[in-house]
Amino acid sequence: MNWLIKNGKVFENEEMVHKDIRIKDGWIAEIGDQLENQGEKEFDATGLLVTPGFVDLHIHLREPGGEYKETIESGTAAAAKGGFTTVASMPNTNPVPDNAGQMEWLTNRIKETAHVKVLPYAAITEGLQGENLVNFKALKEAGAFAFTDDGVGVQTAAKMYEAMQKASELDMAIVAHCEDNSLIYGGAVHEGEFSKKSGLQGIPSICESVHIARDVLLAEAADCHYHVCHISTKESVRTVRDAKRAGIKVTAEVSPHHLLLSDEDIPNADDTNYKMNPPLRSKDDRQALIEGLLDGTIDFIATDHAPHAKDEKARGMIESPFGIVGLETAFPLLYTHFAEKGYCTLKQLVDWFTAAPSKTFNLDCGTLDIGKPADITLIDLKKEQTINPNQFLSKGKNTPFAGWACKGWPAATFVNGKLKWSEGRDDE
Ligand SMILES: NC(=O)N[C@@H](CC(=O)O)C(=O)O
Ligand SMILES: [Zn+2]
Ligand SMILES: [Zn+2]
Repeated sequence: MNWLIKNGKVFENEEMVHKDIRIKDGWIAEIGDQLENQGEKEFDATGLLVTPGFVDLHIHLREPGGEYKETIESGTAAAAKGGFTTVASMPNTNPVPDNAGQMEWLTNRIKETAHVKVLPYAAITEGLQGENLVNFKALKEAGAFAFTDDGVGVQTAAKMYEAMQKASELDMAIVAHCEDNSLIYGGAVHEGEFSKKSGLQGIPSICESVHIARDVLLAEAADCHYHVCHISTKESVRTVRDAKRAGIKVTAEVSPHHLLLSDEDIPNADDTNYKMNPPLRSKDDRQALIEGLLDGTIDFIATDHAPHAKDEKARGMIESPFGIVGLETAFPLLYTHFAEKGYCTLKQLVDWFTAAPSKTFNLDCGTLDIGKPADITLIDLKKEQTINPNQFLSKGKNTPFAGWACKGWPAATFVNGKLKWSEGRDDE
């Protein structure tokens, strides 16, 4: 079916103008004023903002092995509802996509069950164990998007260096969860105000930043695109900024919760919806992340959507797993509690969800242009609604943002010209 999206507002440079968009055979065929219907089904976008489909390059889909937490089907339904048309799935599944056979299984499963485009990450080391490097070439050929051991840091410099050299030869990126195991100290929260107050063991900032400092030097030596996952500390931001200035090919992402919360927002030592890795850091760290995003040190926003089952998150701050969900709340939260509060413009926010991740990884998405795949998100900037985890399509309900009032809810999501989700049709 071909669509004509009528009368939505699109960004033309810095300005918002009314345009119609004609979708033909899955592609954007025309963008113009009052386009004539040529037999398409019309979508009335009056009052809605029309943007490129959102891109989230850091999510956990849990399949295979963790289907009780999330599946490719449920996670991508949540993605579509959140306005995302392209997501990248992390490899901390069971089994891990660390060989071509497993990657082929994964790409097939994605083809069969995903509601949006999924770019699968392959592991850097077998079983994410940090010992034996994967076959980079075979995994690239089997469909890997990039390489990461997300969930754990690559502990030794030598392994990371070798991985970067191999990835660089193939023109692929190394995407890093930066965490030095010798500096975790069994912590559950950031080492700072809240750890002092609660008596909980803290994870110091250096646990993350020393890995980044090590890795930017390795990336320079290996001439590799090195991407930092979920950056969280001021020292990390400074290190990435300095490395960029030195011409090193380093990029970074930040997650919505690190932009919106600090450890002082944790209500009590039992609320595990505030437990994630990296942990919520200090107010100063949060401020540094905001500055880093605004000055281009941090390239884009990624949710680190990490669903866990209710009983797992009921095990208390020390025993419960790290992670919170993010796909269905990221844009409304940041529109309402970040852009509208004056930290950035709407245009900047949309770019960090679309063109910026696309540009960082050379993807064929993230812009509304004639001849591009019709991956399009429609947003209702005025509609106000309170976050209610029971309404999530994700199996994960673990969010610290329940009850937050937000505007800017996605109203419809098109992937390759097909309507994958629209308001009032959750079961599409
Ligand atoms: N971020 C998290 O707190 N958890 C992630 C792992 C990760 O992203 O490192 C998970 O897989 O649950
Ligand atoms: Zn991680
Ligand atoms: Zn992650």
